Amino acid sequence: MNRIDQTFARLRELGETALIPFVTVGDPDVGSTVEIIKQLEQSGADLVELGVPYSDPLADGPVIQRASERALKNNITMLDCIETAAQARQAGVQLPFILFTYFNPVLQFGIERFFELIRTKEISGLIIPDLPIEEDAEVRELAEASGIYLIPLVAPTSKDRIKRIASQAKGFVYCVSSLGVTGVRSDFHAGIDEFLATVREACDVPIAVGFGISSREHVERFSALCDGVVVGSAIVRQIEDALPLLGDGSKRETGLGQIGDFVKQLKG
Ligand SMILES: O=P(O)(O)OC[C@@H](O)[C@@H](O)c1c[nH]c2ccccc12
Repeated sequence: MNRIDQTFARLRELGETALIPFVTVGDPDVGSTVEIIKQLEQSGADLVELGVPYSDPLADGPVIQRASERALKNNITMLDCIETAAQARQAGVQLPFILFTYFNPVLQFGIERFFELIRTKEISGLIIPDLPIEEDAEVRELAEASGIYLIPLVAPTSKDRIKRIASQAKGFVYCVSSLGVTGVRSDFHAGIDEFLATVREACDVPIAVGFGISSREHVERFSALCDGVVVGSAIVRQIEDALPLLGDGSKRETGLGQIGDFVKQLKG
């Protein structure tokens, strides 16, 4: 059974909502990312999205764009990102790893070669936000053959595509809470509750909501409607604020602790 299924089944038993952080791999470096993933797990994260930095992150707001720039400055490669999952598992992290990448880096790496690699490196799920269901046949086939869940995104504008997307979904469906790019926001799409209810209705798999979630109140608000919440920018911002500490050996634990405290209060 895929770790993603196991995790959602366990949380359903406990009546808990999955907390799914997103972090950019290599921000500020691979070693720090492994430490941060360990801290996320210790602080209550249930799954983790490992973002492959990309030079043209069209759906990302400024916080994640800056994280990508920092990681790319360190020449982080797709290989590094995939190895990070294996290193975190070797370090004892049990979380399901969801590799998050735009499609271009996969194309550049070579689709076949990409799946040959990730199938052996502890990756349980894959999110490619700019690969619509209408064009994902080859990737979907390779993912299924690799036992890796291709997790689709649906947005409030997805309307009549929701049923089709939901019917093929594995792992969970990622519901984008608002139009526009990632980033902390105080309000969500006007019809968000109806949208989530529609997706819930169409899905046999769990649903998680992301975009703009940054507080315990947000998590509670969506816990009634979803099985999981994704938090990216707010956590990446904590990493950004902790960079000076993460870069100073004697203060590294303090920096990791700061990130952990933020995540703990989200989990509640
Ligand atoms: O950053 P936010 O607003 O918390 O949203 C999650 C988001 O970061 C993460 O899931 C993500 C990062 N880049 C993306 C691009 C498209 C969709 C989703 C994403």
